[in-house]
Amino acid sequence: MTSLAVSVEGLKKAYKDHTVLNGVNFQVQRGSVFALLGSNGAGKTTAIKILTTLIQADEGKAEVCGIDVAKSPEQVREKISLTGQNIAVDEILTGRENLELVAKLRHLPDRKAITETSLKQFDLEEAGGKPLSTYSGGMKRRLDLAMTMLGSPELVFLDEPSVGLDPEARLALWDTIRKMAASGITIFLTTQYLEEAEALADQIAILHEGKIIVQGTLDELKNILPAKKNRIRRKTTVT
Ligand SMILES: Nc1ncnc2c1ncn2[C@@H]1O[C@H](COP(=O)(O)OP(=O)(O)OP(=O)(O)O)[C@@H](O)[C@H]1O
Repeated sequence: MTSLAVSVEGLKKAYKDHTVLNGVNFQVQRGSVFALLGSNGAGKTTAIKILTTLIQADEGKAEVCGIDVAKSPEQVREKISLTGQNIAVDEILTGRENLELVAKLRHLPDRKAITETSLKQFDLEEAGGKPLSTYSGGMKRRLDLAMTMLGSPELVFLDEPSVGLDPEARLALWDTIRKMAASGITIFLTTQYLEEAEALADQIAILHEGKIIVQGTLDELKNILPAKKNRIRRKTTVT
């Protein structure tokens, strides 16, 4: 088994004549938290869509858990889970019902037991019986993550997980993501905020003008790109 959860080489993607990814290379180690950092429209979601088999790259090679995403998309889908920018929960159902529904769709055994464990893990035990229309944004996002984790994926993609959350809910979400990471799962997240990457990630890659301009730990990034890092920090103050 390869030690890499993701390997990307020479990835290119254009929408008509708009080139978004122009030869992207990076690697993600299994069991790590990886942050793809980039400004609005940098191509983060496009990269995630390719890796999660929702769209195809024009050129280059991408492997997830050692499997080629273009050649064997079904096999890749069995290994991964994705939480998009829009929270994918049903407002009419309760938290518990949402989880049970996802467990059913994924053909998981012992659905009731799995649902209860999940509610507990994501600190939603009390709220589990209430309809989602009564949940805060942070609670909905936690439920979204709980749904993502059902079925024990090897690799979880979180596309800008803290979008739309207030600072307090964002900190709570970071704690939840840290707990997910502590379980040994690989987490691939995208963010516009250096603070978020700094708070969560073992490795950070910066996507800029279609390429990864640098990849490393936060300390490595500070050494390599002090001026650029400061610029990014100013631009990405969390509001
Ligand atoms: N289906 C599409 N057709 C045409 N252009 C697209 C399509 N999807 C994305 N784009 C464009 O490609 C560029 C990259 O978009 P993408 O969503 O990947 O960026 P992002 O880094 O995730 O941005 P954000 O942080 O705003 O979500 C943007 O200019 C966007 O408008």
